[in-house]
Amino acid sequence: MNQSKEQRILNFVLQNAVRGDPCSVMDAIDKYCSQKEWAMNVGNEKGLILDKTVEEINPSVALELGTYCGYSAVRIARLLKAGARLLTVEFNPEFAAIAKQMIEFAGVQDKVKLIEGPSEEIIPQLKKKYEVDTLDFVFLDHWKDRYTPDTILLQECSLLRKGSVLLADNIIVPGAPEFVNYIRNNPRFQCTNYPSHLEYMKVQDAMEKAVFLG
Ligand SMILES: CCc1ncnc2c1ncn2[C@@H]1O[C@H](/C=C/CNC(=O)c2cc(-c3ccc(F)cc3)cc(O)c2O)[C@@H](O)[C@H]1O
Ligand SMILES: [Mg+2]
Repeated sequence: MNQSKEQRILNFVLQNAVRGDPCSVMDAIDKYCSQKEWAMNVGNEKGLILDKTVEEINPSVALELGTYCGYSAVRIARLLKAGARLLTVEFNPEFAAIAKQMIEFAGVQDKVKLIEGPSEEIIPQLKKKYEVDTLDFVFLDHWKDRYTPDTILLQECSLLRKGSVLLADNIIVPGAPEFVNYIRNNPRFQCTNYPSHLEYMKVQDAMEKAVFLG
Protein backbone atom coordinates (compact mmCIF):
# COMPACT_ATOMS: atom_id res chain seq x y z
CA MET A 1 0.00 0.00 0.00
CA ASN A 2 1.76 3.20 -1.04
CA GLN A 3 2.59 5.81 1.59
CA SER A 4 0.53 8.91 2.34
CA LYS A 5 1.93 12.43 1.88
CA GLU A 6 1.82 12.84 5.67
CA GLN A 7 3.92 9.69 6.11
CA ARG A 8 6.42 11.05 3.58
CA ILE A 9 6.63 14.32 5.53
CA LEU A 10 7.28 12.42 8.77
CA ASN A 11 9.93 10.23 7.09
CA PHE A 12 11.70 13.33 5.76
CA VAL A 13 11.76 14.78 9.29
CA LEU A 14 13.07 11.54 10.82
CA GLN A 15 15.87 11.49 8.26
CA ASN A 16 16.72 15.19 8.14
CA ALA A 17 15.90 16.77 11.51
CA VAL A 18 17.66 16.42 14.86
CA ARG A 19 15.84 14.43 17.55
CA GLY A 20 14.88 16.72 20.45
CA ASP A 21 15.35 19.89 18.39
CA PRO A 22 11.91 21.42 17.63
CA CYS A 23 13.28 24.08 15.28
CA SER A 24 15.01 21.46 13.13
CA VAL A 25 11.68 19.60 12.89
CA MET A 26 9.84 22.76 11.81
CA ASP A 27 12.61 23.59 9.31
CA ALA A 28 12.51 20.09 7.82
CA ILE A 29 8.73 20.19 7.38
CA ASP A 30 8.92 23.67 5.82
CA LYS A 31 11.73 22.53 3.49
CA TYR A 32 9.85 19.41 2.37
CA CYS A 33 6.50 21.17 1.92
CA SER A 34 7.95 24.14 0.02
CA GLN A 35 10.23 22.08 -2.25
CA LYS A 36 8.60 18.65 -2.62
CA GLU A 37 4.91 18.41 -1.64
CA TRP A 38 2.71 21.27 -0.47
CA ALA A 39 0.85 20.57 2.79
CA MET A 40 -1.46 22.63 5.00
CA ASN A 41 0.98 23.38 7.85
CA VAL A 42 0.71 26.94 9.14
CA GLY A 43 4.24 27.43 7.79
CA ASN A 44 7.07 29.80 8.67
CA GLU A 45 5.54 33.17 7.76
CA LYS A 46 2.21 32.78 9.56
CA GLY A 47 4.18 30.71 12.08
CA LEU A 48 5.98 33.87 13.16
CA ILE A 49 2.61 35.52 13.91
CA LEU A 50 1.69 32.43 15.92
CA ASP A 51 5.03 32.61 17.78
CA LYS A 52 4.58 36.30 18.67
CA THR A 53 1.02 35.69 19.90
CA VAL A 54 2.10 32.75 22.08
CA GLU A 55 5.09 34.67 23.48
CA GLU A 56 2.87 37.68 24.27
CA ILE A 57 0.34 35.52 26.17
CA ASN A 58 2.82 33.03 27.66
CA PRO A 59 -0.10 30.60 28.18
CA SER A 60 -0.27 28.02 30.97
CA VAL A 61 -3.01 26.11 29.13
CA ALA A 62 -3.32 26.24 25.34
CA LEU A 63 -5.71 24.40 23.00
CA GLU A 64 -5.17 23.64 19.30
CA LEU A 65 -8.01 22.44 17.06
CA GLY A 66 -6.70 20.48 14.07
CA THR A 67 -3.31 18.91 14.81
CA TYR A 68 -2.73 17.51 11.30
CA CYS A 69 0.99 16.49 11.23
CA GLY A 70 1.88 18.34 14.42
CA TYR A 71 3.81 21.25 12.90
CA SER A 72 2.00 23.96 14.88
CA ALA A 73 1.83 21.77 17.99
CA VAL A 74 5.65 21.59 17.94
CA ARG A 75 5.80 25.30 17.12
CA ILE A 76 3.59 26.26 20.09
CA ALA A 77 4.96 23.71 22.59
CA ARG A 78 8.59 24.80 22.10
CA LEU A 79 7.63 28.24 23.46
CA LEU A 80 5.72 27.05 26.55
CA LYS A 81 7.18 27.67 30.01
CA ALA A 82 7.89 24.81 32.44
CA GLY A 83 4.62 23.30 33.64
CA ALA A 84 2.56 24.79 30.82
CA ARG A 85 0.70 22.48 28.45
CA LEU A 86 -0.84 22.31 24.98
CA LEU A 87 -3.93 20.19 24.32
CA THR A 88 -4.24 19.45 20.61
CA VAL A 89 -7.31 17.81 19.02
CA GLU A 90 -7.26 15.65 15.87
CA PHE A 91 -10.01 13.31 14.67
CA ASN A 92 -8.22 11.58 11.79
CA PRO A 93 -6.45 8.52 13.29
CA GLU A 94 -3.77 8.45 10.58
CA PHE A 95 -2.90 12.12 11.06
CA ALA A 96 -2.97 11.68 14.86
CA ALA A 97 -0.46 8.82 14.59
CA ILE A 98 1.84 10.93 12.40
CA ALA A 99 1.54 13.93 14.74
CA LYS A 100 2.29 11.81 17.81
CA GLN A 101 5.57 10.65 16.26
CA MET A 102 6.38 14.20 15.12
CA ILE A 103 5.79 15.62 18.61
CA GLU A 104 7.87 12.88 20.26
CA PHE A 105 10.75 13.27 17.79
CA ALA A 106 10.78 17.02 18.47
CA GLY A 107 11.06 16.24 22.20
CA VAL A 108 8.04 18.31 23.27
CA GLN A 109 5.81 15.36 24.23
CA ASP A 110 5.90 16.31 27.94
CA LYS A 111 4.15 19.60 27.12
CA VAL A 112 1.66 18.25 24.59
CA LYS A 113 -1.46 16.17 25.11
CA LEU A 114 -2.72 14.90 21.73
CA ILE A 115 -6.42 14.06 21.99
CA GLU A 116 -7.96 11.96 19.22
CA GLY A 117 -11.58 12.79 18.39
CA PRO A 118 -13.89 15.44 16.94
CA SER A 119 -13.62 18.86 18.60
CA GLU A 120 -17.35 19.08 19.35
CA GLU A 121 -16.99 15.92 21.46
CA ILE A 122 -13.66 16.83 23.10
CA ILE A 123 -14.35 20.46 24.07
CA PRO A 124 -17.16 19.53 26.52
CA GLN A 125 -14.76 17.05 28.17
CA LEU A 126 -11.90 19.50 28.75
CA LYS A 127 -12.91 20.59 32.27
CA LYS A 128 -13.68 17.24 33.85
CA LYS A 129 -11.67 14.73 31.85
CA TYR A 130 -8.65 16.93 31.02
CA GLU A 131 -8.64 19.05 34.19
CA VAL A 132 -8.85 22.38 32.41
CA ASP A 133 -10.18 25.40 34.31
CA THR A 134 -10.04 28.02 31.54
CA LEU A 135 -7.98 28.32 28.34
CA ASP A 136 -5.38 31.08 27.97
CA PHE A 137 -4.90 30.52 24.23
CA VAL A 138 -6.77 28.70 21.42
CA PHE A 139 -5.36 28.12 17.91
CA LEU A 140 -8.08 27.34 15.36
CA ASP A 141 -6.77 25.53 12.28
CA HIS A 142 -9.26 22.72 11.64
CA TRP A 143 -12.17 22.61 9.15
CA LYS A 144 -13.03 26.25 8.52
CA ASP A 145 -16.79 25.75 8.95
CA ARG A 146 -16.07 24.50 12.49
CA TYR A 147 -14.44 27.72 13.74
CA THR A 148 -17.73 29.39 14.67
CA PRO A 149 -19.56 26.45 16.26
CA ASP A 150 -16.48 25.57 18.30
CA THR A 151 -15.99 29.19 19.43
CA ILE A 152 -19.61 29.17 20.62
CA LEU A 153 -19.10 25.80 22.29
CA LEU A 154 -15.98 27.05 24.12
CA GLN A 155 -18.11 29.88 25.57
CA GLU A 156 -20.98 27.54 26.47
CA CYS A 157 -18.50 25.29 28.32
CA SER A 158 -17.15 28.32 30.26
CA LEU A 159 -13.66 27.61 28.93
CA LEU A 160 -12.89 31.25 28.09
CA ARG A 161 -12.08 33.93 30.66
CA LYS A 162 -11.51 37.69 30.35
CA GLY A 163 -8.36 37.94 28.22
CA SER A 164 -8.45 34.48 26.62
CA VAL A 165 -6.99 34.77 23.12
CA LEU A 166 -8.20 32.95 20.00
CA LEU A 167 -5.98 32.91 16.90
CA ALA A 168 -7.55 31.62 13.68
CA ASP A 169 -5.63 30.54 10.56
CA ASN A 170 -6.82 30.87 6.94
CA ILE A 171 -9.06 33.91 7.17
CA ILE A 172 -8.60 34.51 3.41
CA VAL A 173 -7.62 31.09 1.98
CA PRO A 174 -9.54 28.78 2.16
CA GLY A 175 -11.39 31.47 4.12
CA ALA A 176 -13.68 31.42 7.13
CA PRO A 177 -16.27 34.10 6.21
CA GLU A 178 -18.92 32.95 8.68
CA PHE A 179 -16.37 33.03 11.51
CA VAL A 180 -15.09 36.48 10.52
CA ASN A 181 -18.66 37.80 10.45
CA TYR A 182 -19.47 36.17 13.81
CA ILE A 183 -16.36 37.25 15.69
CA ARG A 184 -16.03 40.81 14.35
CA ASN A 185 -19.68 41.58 15.11
CA ASN A 186 -19.56 40.02 18.57
CA PRO A 187 -19.10 42.72 21.27
CA ARG A 188 -17.54 40.12 23.56
CA PHE A 189 -14.46 39.84 21.33
CA GLN A 190 -11.79 42.42 20.41
CA CYS A 191 -10.46 41.43 16.97
CA THR A 192 -7.20 42.11 15.12
CA ASN A 193 -6.39 40.99 11.57
CA TYR A 194 -2.85 39.94 10.60
CA PRO A 195 -2.28 39.90 6.83
CA SER A 196 0.22 37.30 5.66
CA HIS A 197 0.57 34.66 2.94
CA LEU A 198 -0.65 31.13 2.41
CA GLU A 199 1.97 28.66 3.59
CA TYR A 200 4.69 28.04 0.96
CA MET A 201 2.82 30.17 -1.66
CA LYS A 202 2.75 33.78 -2.94
CA VAL A 203 -0.97 33.96 -2.18
CA GLN A 204 -2.55 36.39 0.27
CA ASP A 205 -3.84 34.88 3.51
CA ALA A 206 -4.43 36.25 7.01
CA MET A 207 -4.84 35.29 10.64
CA GLU A 208 -7.42 36.77 13.01
CA LYS A 209 -6.77 37.32 16.69
CA ALA A 210 -9.83 37.61 18.96
CA VAL A 211 -9.49 38.52 22.65
CA PHE A 212 -12.43 37.43 24.80
CA LEU A 213 -13.62 40.37 26.90
CA GLY A 214 -15.54 38.28 29.46
C1 LIG B 1 -14.91 17.94 13.32
C2 LIG B 1 -14.02 18.97 13.92
C3 LIG B 1 -12.63 18.45 13.96
N1 LIG B 1 -12.17 17.84 15.07
C4 LIG B 1 -10.90 17.40 15.11
N2 LIG B 1 -10.02 17.47 14.07
C5 LIG B 1 -10.47 18.06 12.96
C6 LIG B 1 -11.78 18.57 12.85
N3 LIG B 1 -11.92 19.12 11.62
C7 LIG B 1 -10.74 18.94 10.98
N4 LIG B 1 -9.88 18.29 11.77
C8 LIG B 1 -8.49 17.95 11.44
O1 LIG B 1 -7.81 19.18 11.27
C9 LIG B 1 -7.08 19.18 10.04
C10 LIG B 1 -7.85 19.96 9.02
C11 LIG B 1 -7.51 21.20 8.74
C12 LIG B 1 -8.28 21.98 7.73
N5 LIG B 1 -7.38 22.95 7.15
C13 LIG B 1 -7.54 23.31 5.89
O2 LIG B 1 -8.47 22.89 5.20
C14 LIG B 1 -6.52 24.21 5.29
C15 LIG B 1 -6.50 24.34 3.91
C16 LIG B 1 -5.56 25.14 3.28
C17 LIG B 1 -5.58 25.26 1.80
C18 LIG B 1 -5.86 24.15 1.01
C19 LIG B 1 -5.85 24.26 -0.38
C20 LIG B 1 -5.56 25.49 -0.97
F1 LIG B 1 -5.55 25.58 -2.32
C21 LIG B 1 -5.27 26.60 -0.20
C22 LIG B 1 -5.29 26.48 1.20
C23 LIG B 1 -4.60 25.84 4.04
C24 LIG B 1 -4.63 25.71 5.44
O3 LIG B 1 -3.72 26.38 6.22
C25 LIG B 1 -5.58 24.91 6.07
O4 LIG B 1 -5.58 24.85 7.44
C26 LIG B 1 -7.00 17.72 9.64
O5 LIG B 1 -5.92 17.11 10.30
C27 LIG B 1 -8.34 17.20 10.13
O6 LIG B 1 -8.32 15.80 10.33
MG1 LIG C 1 -4.33 26.38 8.26
